[in-house]
Amino acid sequence: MPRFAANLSMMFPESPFTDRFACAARDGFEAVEFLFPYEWPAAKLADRLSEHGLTQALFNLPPGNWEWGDRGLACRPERGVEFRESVDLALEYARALDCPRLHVMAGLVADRDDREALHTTYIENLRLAADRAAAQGATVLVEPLNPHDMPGYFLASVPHALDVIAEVGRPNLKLQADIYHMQRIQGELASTLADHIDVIGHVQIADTPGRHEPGTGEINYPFLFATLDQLGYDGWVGCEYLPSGGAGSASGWMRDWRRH
Ligand SMILES: O=C(O)C(=O)[C@H](O)CO
Ligand SMILES: [Mg+2]
Repeated sequence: MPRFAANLSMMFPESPFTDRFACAARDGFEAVEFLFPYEWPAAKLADRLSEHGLTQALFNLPPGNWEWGDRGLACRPERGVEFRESVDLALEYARALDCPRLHVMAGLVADRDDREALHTTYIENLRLAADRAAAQGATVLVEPLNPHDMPGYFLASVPHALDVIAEVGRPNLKLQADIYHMQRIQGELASTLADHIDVIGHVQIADTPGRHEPGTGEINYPFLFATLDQLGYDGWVGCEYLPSGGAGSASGWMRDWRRH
């Protein structure tokens, strides 16, 4: 049975962020993940983890200026200094939270951009991030995001992510397999998990349409959880969804599913 981590950026929206650790523990989660921890002191978040006996499974590098439209920096040639600073800051938080996984967001591409230059920058930046992360035993992840939710995102398909991982050539660079995005990009869920289980370093889930909890849409999650078990996946499965309604909908499906 997969081990689930609560994504505190999306789950428990009725509670302030730093109270969501308690919500996750109350609902039976042993781990949490979130997008960006940087507006809170790392020590405060580390206290929340230990107070509730939780493991930090994953978080993201700083994405640049989200309000101004940045969605990551890694492919942007003109943002090199900021990217390197973002790696160091994320690694500092990772040490404080004892977190071994960091998602590096690629960034957006515009029509006028020189794609070749973005590609070269992306590869160099991922090598740098992976090498700095390796020094503290951490893994760096790349995640294809679907073009409906994230138009213009540089890394928009699983084959592109696999090519990048191969070209970067670092053992601690892995695929973040977000099943919700994979469904909206391409489908072929079980076969993609099976074909690439060796490079999958983290899994995330949500159903579609709506990006809500499993059981609310078209994805057969019981089948995919059994597939992950059969493949021997023993990492975390991040619950990165917006509960469809009310506090109970955040994790009620998980309790029901565990009873069977
Ligand atoms: O959107 C997602 O699925 C993610 O996991 C990213 O970390 C944030 O865009
Ligand atoms: Mg995701």
